[in-house]
Amino acid sequence: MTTVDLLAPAKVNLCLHVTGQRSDGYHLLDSIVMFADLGDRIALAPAPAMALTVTGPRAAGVPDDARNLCWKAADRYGRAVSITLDKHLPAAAGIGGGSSDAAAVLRGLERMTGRPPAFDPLALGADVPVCMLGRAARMTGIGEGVEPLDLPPLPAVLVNPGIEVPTPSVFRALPSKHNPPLDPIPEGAAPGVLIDWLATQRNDLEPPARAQAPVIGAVLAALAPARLARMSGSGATCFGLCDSLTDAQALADAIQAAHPGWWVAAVTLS
Ligand SMILES: C[C@@](CO)(OP(=O)(O)O)[C@H](O)COP(=O)(O)OP(=O)(O)OC[C@H]1O[C@@H](n2ccc(N)nc2=O)[C@H](O)[C@@H]1O
Ligand SMILES: Nc1ncnc2c1ncn2[C@@H]1O[C@H](COP(=O)(O)OP(=O)(O)O)[C@@H](O)[C@H]1O
Repeated sequence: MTTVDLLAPAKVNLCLHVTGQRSDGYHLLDSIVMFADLGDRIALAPAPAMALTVTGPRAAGVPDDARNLCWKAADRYGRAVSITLDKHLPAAAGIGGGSSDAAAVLRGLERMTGRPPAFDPLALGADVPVCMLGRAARMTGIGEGVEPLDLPPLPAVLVNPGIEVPTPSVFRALPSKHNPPLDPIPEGAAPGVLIDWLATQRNDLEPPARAQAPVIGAVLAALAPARLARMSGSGATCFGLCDSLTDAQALADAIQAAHPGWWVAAVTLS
């Protein structure tokens, strides 16, 4: 076994329709997911026993024991390993930090051993299968349906106001659990066409998340100069899609200057 380093990219739900609910309470989703060129960094090294060190600017409050999804992923895979998680993404933020970390650990272990996981990654969390793919995809079912999509790279600004929004309470507060699925997706279209189409789709979790964290309204207002501003996942992180990375960086700089306490990043989604 050799040592491996991986990026665990931020996951962004460009739209997210809740189309039903299973008898076990999990919700059926129809969502377009893309990944940023920014995320947590994970280093894996062979070790006689499981070990986890959490470092980086967003390490505060992230568990560094068996509660961490990185640890759970390696444990489930059945391989003791030393993990360094360099945390850059805000936690409980709707950008899949924990899920992307878990998926990166599984991909890293597969690279180290040549053996894919012998269990269903969905068992670690509904977002883990799409994070295993790590590129633009349509996510269906509770997260087990993952179908790659041909979408253009999109410059974007990500903004998190520093409020943790717990996913279960947002799902619980949904007024309707049976909403229409996505309209036919314009695969292969130019960015402008995709953005115009996204403007006609929804994130059904946005109204209940805004009711619990009204600051999400202020984040969307700050992102208003973008071509389209929406919330990702169950919040509170929002994204604004821009025409260029230069535009995205300028908007990110302006938002950061006005809100020094917010987490702001200019990225490219793909
Ligand atoms: C909402 C989404 C959209 O991509 O993203 P986040 O806001 O978490 O980033 C995901 O479906 C979250 O995925 P993940 O965070 O892995 O979920 P899990 O750990 O499996 O579930 C956390 C809780 O969310 C609810 N849940 C999650 C997924 C789903 N399809 N239906 C649900 O009802 C359940 O209450 C569950 O107990
Ligand atoms: N590797 C990890 N990174 C961040 N949070 C983690 C991790 N492992 C477990 N957690 C726990 O999972 C919770 C949800 O975090 P996260 O996966 O970032 O949220 P979300 O699903 O909203 O994107 C956090 O409150 C944290 O306690």
